[in-house]
Amino acid sequence: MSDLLIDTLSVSYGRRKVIDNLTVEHIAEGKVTTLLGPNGSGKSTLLKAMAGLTPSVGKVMFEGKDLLAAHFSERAKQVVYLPQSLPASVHLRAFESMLVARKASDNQSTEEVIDEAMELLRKLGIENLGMCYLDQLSGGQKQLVGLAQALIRKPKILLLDEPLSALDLNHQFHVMEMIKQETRERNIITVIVLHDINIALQHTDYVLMLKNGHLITSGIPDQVITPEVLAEVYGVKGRVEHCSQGKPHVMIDGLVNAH
Ligand SMILES: Nc1ncnc2c1ncn2[C@@H]1O[C@H](COP(=O)(O)OP(=O)(O)OP(=O)(O)O)[C@@H](O)[C@H]1O
Repeated sequence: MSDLLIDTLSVSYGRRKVIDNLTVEHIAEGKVTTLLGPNGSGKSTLLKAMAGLTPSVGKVMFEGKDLLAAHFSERAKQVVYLPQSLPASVHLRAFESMLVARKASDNQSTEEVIDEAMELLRKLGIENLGMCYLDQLSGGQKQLVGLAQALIRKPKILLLDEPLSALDLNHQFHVMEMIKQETRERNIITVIVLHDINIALQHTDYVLMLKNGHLITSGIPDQVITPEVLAEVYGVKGRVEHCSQGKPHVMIDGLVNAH
């Protein structure tokens, strides 16, 4: 088993502690773990700290080693972080940008990488975008190419910060199913920041609920996402209903402190 352990991790910006002594005992491989929490609760900061992209105190243990103590180049072979902001609008074709992303991380032959890039574009349903320039793509198309760039690097730990934010309903569903499938097939650790609690309920395996830099609760989505937790973390009056197919769905009726 190569689960991930976050051990007493803290991150501060100046004198302000944004992640406060946070421990997560295991983030499982082959599963999609969602990081949920209100705006400003520290989700992006936590992902960046796990990728070693922002200074932190504490450990992130993987395969018996502290990832944060590893050299940047070693860590970059294992961990890929896809930021919230869309990929830079460089004048490079989407397909070329994938080859560059992959070539930066290993020396596989160009033919093999080309085959893998084609396959990933096909799985994402964007083969038609391969020859398009990044700076001519829409926001959602750029987001899909960003995901293709992340996946082609074959990380053992995939950290995705709001990868659905620019996607339509069809692509949100398709991408979540693909992320789940790739996570299972590659047996990797995927941690994904989401705001849509229903997507977390329906598509992901485990939830970490953050508030003010603290882990409030964690577990299987339909055990963690309860009216009590929704009130405590988001300040909303929520109900968990089950549809005719038995799937849970959150409905929000109002705000806890509404007058
Ligand atoms: N570079 C920075 N310098 C100073 N403060 C920062 C910086 N980045 C984030 N913060 C602050 O840290 C806190 C956590 O921010 P973070 O982006 O991690 O939250 P988040 O949970 O991802 O929020 P959102 O859901 O709105 O994206 C916020 O109060 C934010 O203002």
